[in-house]
Amino acid sequence: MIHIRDLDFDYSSGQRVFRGLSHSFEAGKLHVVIGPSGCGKTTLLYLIAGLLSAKRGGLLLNGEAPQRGREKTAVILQEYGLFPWKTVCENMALGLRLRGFSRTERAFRIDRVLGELGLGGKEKSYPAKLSGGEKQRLAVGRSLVLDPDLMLLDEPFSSLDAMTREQLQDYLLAVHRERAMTIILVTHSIEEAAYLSDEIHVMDMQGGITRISNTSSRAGDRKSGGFFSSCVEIRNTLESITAKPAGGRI
Ligand SMILES: Nc1ncnc2c1ncn2[C@@H]1O[C@H](COP(=O)(O)OP(=O)(O)OP(=O)(O)O)[C@@H](O)[C@H]1O
Repeated sequence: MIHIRDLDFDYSSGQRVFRGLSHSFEAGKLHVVIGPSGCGKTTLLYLIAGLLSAKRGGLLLNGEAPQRGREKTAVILQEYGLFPWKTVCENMALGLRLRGFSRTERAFRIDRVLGELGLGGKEKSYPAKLSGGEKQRLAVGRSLVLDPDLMLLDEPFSSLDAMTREQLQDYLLAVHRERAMTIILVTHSIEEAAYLSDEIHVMDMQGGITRISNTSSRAGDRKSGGFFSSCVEIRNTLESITAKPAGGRI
């Protein structure tokens, strides 16, 4: 469980992002964060990852302050963060090597995840020879081999074509079903939020968050009336928060 209490955050430039933010993310669920450009979605992910620290107030991850480089937190950014001079297999092995896993354990974990993500047969390929979707799967795979309990994804599918994006959304749902893991994904897509989420967190330009429990949409169904109702509910919430004057930011 992630608990945020009365949190203030400004960048050193003086850019104010959060004032008195209190919110929570329940463990084991797939959370989607959506909101207008510049409202603070990426900043929130970085605070949870321990890459930024609050100026005031608290953020607790399973009761502890987030640590930069926490072993069980996987952060996947838009630009993938792959090493171009290493093969698929070597990219996946790197984190395991750093943590001292034996060759046998590395091979076991990598094999499992390659299969899970449909990358079997690509072990010896270099990132430059992979499609955008394969690179993104490799980025996810590199985190999965470490068996994280928290996965943070910043617009992971935004640069992919529609069908590849849908395929990767399905991979992510399968991964979430398979493993006891909390996922927090930032997106600009209403449909992605409705399709993937257990809970949607709509962020406004004052740094406030409105929570929507996604009860009408069944994960994995893009054609149901429930999916359509969820899209409408998210859209209405986004419209109502963008109608508010952005008075909180300086
Ligand atoms: N390193 C930084 N230094 C100063 N200001 C920053 C920095 N990074 C982001 N900001 C500002 O902080 C605010 C929140 O930025 P953030 O990237 O978290 O928004 P976002 O909701 O993720 O935006 P987008 O949807 O466009 O990616 C914005 O006003 C942005 O310009």
